[in-house]
Amino acid sequence: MSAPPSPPHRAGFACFVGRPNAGKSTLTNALVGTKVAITSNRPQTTRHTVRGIVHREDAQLVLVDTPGLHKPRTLLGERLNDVVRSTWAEVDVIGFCLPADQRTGPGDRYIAAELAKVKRTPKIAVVTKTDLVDSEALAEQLIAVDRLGRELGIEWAEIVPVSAVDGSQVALLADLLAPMLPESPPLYPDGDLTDEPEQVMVAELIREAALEGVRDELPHSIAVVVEEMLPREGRPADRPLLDVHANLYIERPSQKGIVIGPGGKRLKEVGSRSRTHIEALLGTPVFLDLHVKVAKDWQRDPKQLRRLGF
Ligand SMILES: Nc1nc2c(ncn2[C@@H]2O[C@H](COP(=O)(O)OP(=O)(O)OP(=O)(O)O)[C@@H](O)[C@H]2O)c(=O)[nH]1
Repeated sequence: MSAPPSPPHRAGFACFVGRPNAGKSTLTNALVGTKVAITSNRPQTTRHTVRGIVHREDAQLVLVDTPGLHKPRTLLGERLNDVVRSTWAEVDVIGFCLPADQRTGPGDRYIAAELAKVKRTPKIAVVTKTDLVDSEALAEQLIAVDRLGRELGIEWAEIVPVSAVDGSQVALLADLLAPMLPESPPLYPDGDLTDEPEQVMVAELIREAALEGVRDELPHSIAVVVEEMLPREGRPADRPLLDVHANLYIERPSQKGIVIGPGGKRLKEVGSRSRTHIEALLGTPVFLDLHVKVAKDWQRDPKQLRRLGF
């Protein structure tokens, strides 16, 4: 008797959505595990940052990032929402993350209502942080999520409780996502890294550090462009140093104070925090040269937006 044919290889894209703090990043890291193949991508159709790639025998799951969905007030706000919607239409499956330890609220409902408009893409509801609640509270949350789907006309392909912290059901989630991808050979080589995407990742790490604690004051008013990344010349082979030059753009001179802080204290912290992350990402010591520049009304100017990658 011959061996049964092995199932076809599958590969495709998924994104996690959910309100801030829903646990999307932590879940992504838990799924990707130690095999972090950070790359950003401009292949195929997507302009979206690749957060991580799950390489399996039977499937390759590419987790892409979307900016948060916001009530648009500026051109950038609109563009970002367009990016979100086009991502949702392009990916093979969407995971809607809702924390187990918080009641579903208006923030979840707003995202869910937008999700409901994207008919074709299958949606999985992921109830995150299950380690924080007892089984009774978890059961209630699962029922609430099911109800939310019904009310808004979303048919959840699955409702999966997970904990990224204790790892419970993370493998199950991957098992559920894999068969939802189309038949395809792997889209990325295992562990691929290229230059340009590294710069995008580095810019994103700086932006995240710069936004920390001032997200409310500067919701979308920060953009980061990495101008150059070069190995420092004349260093001994065992003590390399990478010079990273980046500009942090803000919209108005008045925002400078917020970003830089008294006596430059905050900018220093942003620099050292993002440097730690960049070093972890690239595996090399880094010298980070960070400048704050005002790109006047860049959110409203299509030319500037393009330059900044939107
Ligand atoms: N106990 C517990 N905490 C978790 C779990 N997943 C995430 N967290 C915590 O919840 C907080 C938010 O998690 P993130 O993964 O950053 O959430 P996010 O949805 O990516 O947040 P944004 O980037 O703001 O959109 C962090 O403090 C995490 O440590 C989990 O499974 N269990």
